[in-house]
Amino acid sequence: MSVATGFQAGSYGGVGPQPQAPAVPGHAGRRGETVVEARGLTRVYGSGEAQVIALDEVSLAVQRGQFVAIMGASGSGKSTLLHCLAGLDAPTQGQVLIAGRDITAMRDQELTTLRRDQLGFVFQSFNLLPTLSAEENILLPLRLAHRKPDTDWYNAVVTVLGIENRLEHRPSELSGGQQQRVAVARALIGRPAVVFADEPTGALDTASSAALLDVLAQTCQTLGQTVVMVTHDPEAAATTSRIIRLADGRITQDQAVERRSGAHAASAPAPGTNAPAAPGTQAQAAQDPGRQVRAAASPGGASWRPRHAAGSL
Ligand SMILES: Nc1ncnc2c1ncn2[C@@H]1O[C@H](COP(=O)(O)OP(=O)(O)OP(=O)(O)O)[C@@H](O)[C@H]1O
Repeated sequence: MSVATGFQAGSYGGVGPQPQAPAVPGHAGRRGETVVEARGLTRVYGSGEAQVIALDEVSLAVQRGQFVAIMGASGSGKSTLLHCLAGLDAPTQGQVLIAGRDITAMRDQELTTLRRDQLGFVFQSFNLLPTLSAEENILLPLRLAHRKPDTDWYNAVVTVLGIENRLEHRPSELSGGQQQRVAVARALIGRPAVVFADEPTGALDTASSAALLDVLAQTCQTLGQTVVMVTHDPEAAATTSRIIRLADGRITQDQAVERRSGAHAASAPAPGTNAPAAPGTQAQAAQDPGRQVRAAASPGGASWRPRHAAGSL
């Protein structure tokens, strides 16, 4: 899919110029296709009296371009679900498919390669290498995979994240919010099928959290990225396009989030999910939460051009 969008970051709080109009040639895949699927996912820890059913036959499907929040009380199974979806933990029963490939049937080496090439990760702790610049941190996964960076994609990512003028800085010279945006850029740089984020705003102040969530939402809307995020924070979840709630290892609610003039409305469940949802609203809201992104092929999109020579790095 070739995307050329006008771009207007609603609550952008970054240092430097506001991101503008990234054009993303050749972004793989179509918006709306299923990129993550869980089928009857069960994860049991321990045995006998110590047995815990952390996940209990969870089924769901996440479509390309969705920004999904996984919520629920402590111990409800959020992290277990994220880890199973991301191939970091093996379910006791059931299947996980990433871009149509069953990762639960993969050998370790194949799974490691898939995680490296198809998945991005963002954690509460930024996990940046202190001796490398922001740019070197962002490009590190590609270097390790012996892949050449795609300059247009690199430019689009750093522009959306608003870190174009911090690329030469080391992590210690960046704010927490900027460091986390570098970590998000690193997660996005390999054009993963999906980014898994575990409490990505947990170490950030309120303003930095809002800015980071805003750019995560923008990456989904303007770059067609898919993000699945565990969060305790209802405000964070409200920035997403879909909220999945867990209780005792089961999905109890799965709602699309529609944002119109600052208001949110719940809607129907996404396809492939074994959960109830509020009736009477529109499923397509999961595809497009209607944030401040102007239509494709706007004059702003056409005028944007690469400014960084990542290919030469
Ligand atoms: N390695 C493990 N061994 C035994 N039990 C575990 C293990 N990991 C998780 N559990 C149990 O599985 C259940 C789900 O845990 P999980 O960490 O997925 O919940 P969570 O919703 O992410 O919680 P929190 O919000 O506190 O991080 C809990 O009862 C937890 O105690």
